[in-house]
Amino acid sequence: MELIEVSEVSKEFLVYKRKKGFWNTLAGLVSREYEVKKAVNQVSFSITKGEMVGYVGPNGAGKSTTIKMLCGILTPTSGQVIVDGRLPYESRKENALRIGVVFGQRSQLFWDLPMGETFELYKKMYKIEDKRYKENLEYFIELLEMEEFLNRPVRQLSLGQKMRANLAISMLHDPEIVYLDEPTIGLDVLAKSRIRQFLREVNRQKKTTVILTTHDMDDIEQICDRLIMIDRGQLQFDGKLDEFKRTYSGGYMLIVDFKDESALVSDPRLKLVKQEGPRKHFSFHKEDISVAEAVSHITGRHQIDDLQIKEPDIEEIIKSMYVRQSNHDKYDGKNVVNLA
Ligand SMILES: Nc1ncnc2c1ncn2[C@@H]1O[C@H](COP(=O)(O)OP(=O)(O)OP(=O)(O)O)[C@@H](O)[C@H]1O
Repeated sequence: MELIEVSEVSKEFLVYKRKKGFWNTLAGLVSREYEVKKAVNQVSFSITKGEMVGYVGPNGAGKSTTIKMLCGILTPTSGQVIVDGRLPYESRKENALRIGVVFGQRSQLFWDLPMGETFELYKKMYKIEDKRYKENLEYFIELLEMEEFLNRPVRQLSLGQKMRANLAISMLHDPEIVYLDEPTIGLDVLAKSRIRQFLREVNRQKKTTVILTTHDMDDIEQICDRLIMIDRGQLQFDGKLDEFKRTYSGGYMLIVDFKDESALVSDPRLKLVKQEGPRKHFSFHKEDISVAEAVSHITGRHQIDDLQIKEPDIEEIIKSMYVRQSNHDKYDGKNVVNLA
């Protein structure tokens, strides 16, 4: 059985319709008009135990609303969400004991308490038995390198240290699923890499299911095997990361600095997409021509100064999809958010 099943789920909010102008504002104080905002629209997907899934989409796409329904904070307007055999919004307490949640912008820490005492507090809250608590704490302290700041009050910790502590707290009770919202936001490269490594390791050791919403595509590339993309409340893609790249990318990029600026490459599998003096950019698909063949085609026929290969970049693909969508919206004259 799937661990998470989301079937044709929609979530609508009633929002107050603001009108421009003084008299309209005044009239609004007496009788308010509302409109329906569809934050999530007929979304279906299922997730198996142990999967690491990136849940992405532009601002306002409906990611947080979906996660809140999975956590049981919100009830769907229609459709059904089943997490570990339960309706999360009907059994919030049981669900809470089986999940861990980290919001990059919000902390679960107490400002004046040292980290060590904060862990103790969560042990009591989650009623974690001594043995498991000790084992998990030792494991997380080592994996997240928290020893040096364990006795310092939270207000003295850096953003990266606080995020590591938040992650440890969310996993102290061995949750089946962790929901992470922007877990690496604002962190430096080293701190990001530590957190990504930690998540991969815990997933490997404990088979924890990870659902990650992020705008950082390196998070997705380095943590997730699967990508679910949502836009304006609707599912746009659900599949393996490789498949996503294959389907949407313009392929690999071969960037060559020719000695002779007028050099001509005749192979139709190498498509010239950009030229800057002696530097030419060719796109190609690995299915048509292998990287080795593409390189030897160039080097066997031309004198070159330099050559670089760029793999399909998920960030570029997603960025161009967002831009395409928003241009389409402008063209259609539609609002970015679907209104019922
Ligand atoms: N409680 C609410 N009342 C009214 N509208 C809401 C509410 N919560 C969310 N929305 C609207 O629903 C849409 C989806 O919001 P949601 O927070 O799920 O997006 P998101 O994908 O998480 O965006 P972001 O990346 O900016 O966090 C947005 O248009 C938002 O304004």
